[in-house]
Amino acid sequence: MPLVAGVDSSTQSCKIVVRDAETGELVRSGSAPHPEGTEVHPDVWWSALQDAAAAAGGLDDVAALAVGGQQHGMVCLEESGAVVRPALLWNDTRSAAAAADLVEELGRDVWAEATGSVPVASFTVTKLRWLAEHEPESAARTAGVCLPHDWLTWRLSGGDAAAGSPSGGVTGLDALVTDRSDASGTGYWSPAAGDYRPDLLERALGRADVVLPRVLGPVDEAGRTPAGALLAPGCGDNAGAALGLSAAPGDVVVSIGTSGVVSAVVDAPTADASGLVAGFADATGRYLPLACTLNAARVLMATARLLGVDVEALSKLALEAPSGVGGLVLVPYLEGERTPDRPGAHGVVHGLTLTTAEPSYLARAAVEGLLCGLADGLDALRAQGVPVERVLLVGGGARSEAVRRLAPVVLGHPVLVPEPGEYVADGAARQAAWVLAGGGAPPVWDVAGTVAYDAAADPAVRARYAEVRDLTER
Ligand SMILES: Nc1ncnc2c1ncn2[C@@H]1O[C@H](COP(=O)(O)OP(=O)(O)O)[C@@H](O)[C@H]1O
Ligand SMILES: O=C(CO)[C@@H](O)[C@H](O)COP(=O)(O)O
Repeated sequence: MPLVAGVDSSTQSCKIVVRDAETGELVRSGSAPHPEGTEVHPDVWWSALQDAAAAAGGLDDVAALAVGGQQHGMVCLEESGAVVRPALLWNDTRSAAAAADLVEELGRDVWAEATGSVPVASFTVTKLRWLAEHEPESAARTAGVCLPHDWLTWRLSGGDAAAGSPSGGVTGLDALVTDRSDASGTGYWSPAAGDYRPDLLERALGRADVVLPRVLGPVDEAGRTPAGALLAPGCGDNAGAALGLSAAPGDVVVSIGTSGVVSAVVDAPTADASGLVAGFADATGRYLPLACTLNAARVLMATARLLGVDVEALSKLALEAPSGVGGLVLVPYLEGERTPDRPGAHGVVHGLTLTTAEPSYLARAAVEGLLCGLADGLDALRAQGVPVERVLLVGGGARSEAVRRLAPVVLGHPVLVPEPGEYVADGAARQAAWVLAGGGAPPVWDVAGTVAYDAAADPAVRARYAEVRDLTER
């Protein structure tokens, strides 16, 4: 029984699972934190990966591994492989004006047609435009551009970012690889055509003569580690979660991590010119339309902090207040917002009265506000023709009982909550097992202990939220 490992290098931490390649049984796991901030040097991800691997008992005995990671982050590399500047993450909104310019220049329809998505500040293409405009010297030194999971896969294959180190030449920039799912979040790769769009790269950066990672198919080999383990292509974290959950058409995955994501695996590419749904690719050769908010689990953390409690107590408080919270609404745009595209927005609490000025009311307003943003995402997916049969709730925020119990009320659909786990890392491990075994489909692994939550929908919650949401600035 060979072992495989899956890595989730996410916004807040690096998580690793080691599983039996055939049965999927969890053998060991470990994690290590990432620092706060929306600008992070990739070396930090590398050392967190080492720490997480050590916490998981090491990776020496795994036959194959794959890296799933936070999407979109701009990693610029010099010719030598050295990192040009700290990476700008998906939740860094400094490129909002660049995004608006790029959309203005070509039009929403052209972007949607070309890449499946209308770029917002999260997308790599807008970060490259920002770099060209604000740090031309860094832009000029950039010889290659990749994403967080690409960079970690490259490091695992012996790619050495320490310029001038004796091992620096083991694998150069031309050894960079990525996969369809993460390439589809760059803004310069077409999921429908399966090709890069150098014209869009050039439009953003001012030149197209940079090395981009080779885009691998779902079961292509990405190389080997120096210890001999097979490397699978890896994937963006949302495609990883879909694979870890064995999501099939009809399943919608709602993930409440740092980001709030509503996504689904479908057979044909989407192109939503409204920009609400990003038309990404998945990790199995299909597609992954996705609506993503900047504000999710940390809204609960921030509200708990305001109330001087922890997230468990916040959950208990939220369940003490009535549905709709007497008109108290919390619009959770604490980091600006991406869906809807309001990068300059702030969070808003609206509807304070002597009755609603209660800790339990604020707690429930936070949970309802977070879920209303996701319900808007679910509607946007439906509008793209995505079938909604099962809704699966995952991510750190899905550990909250209040989130689980209020989700059906706000989403207007029952939810299934799989046993708390690391589904992105599981998806990466499953991909590694697939590449190891070969064949037309990933190995069948069970998803353990799913619990169903159902409750009557309360459409008034969303109606009141929509009134206040539309008072927020862009
Ligand atoms: N019981 C809980 N209730 C609410 N939030 C929780 C709970 N447990 C963990 N979280 C939150 O989940 C988040 C981490 O979720 P995760 O899916 O690992 O995020 P990411 O993948 O973006 O790093 C943290 O913000 C943490 O506070
Ligand atoms: O930007 C997106 C998807 O488009 C985010 O989903 C990031 O991929 C970060 O994910 P988490 O760290 O929240 O899992």
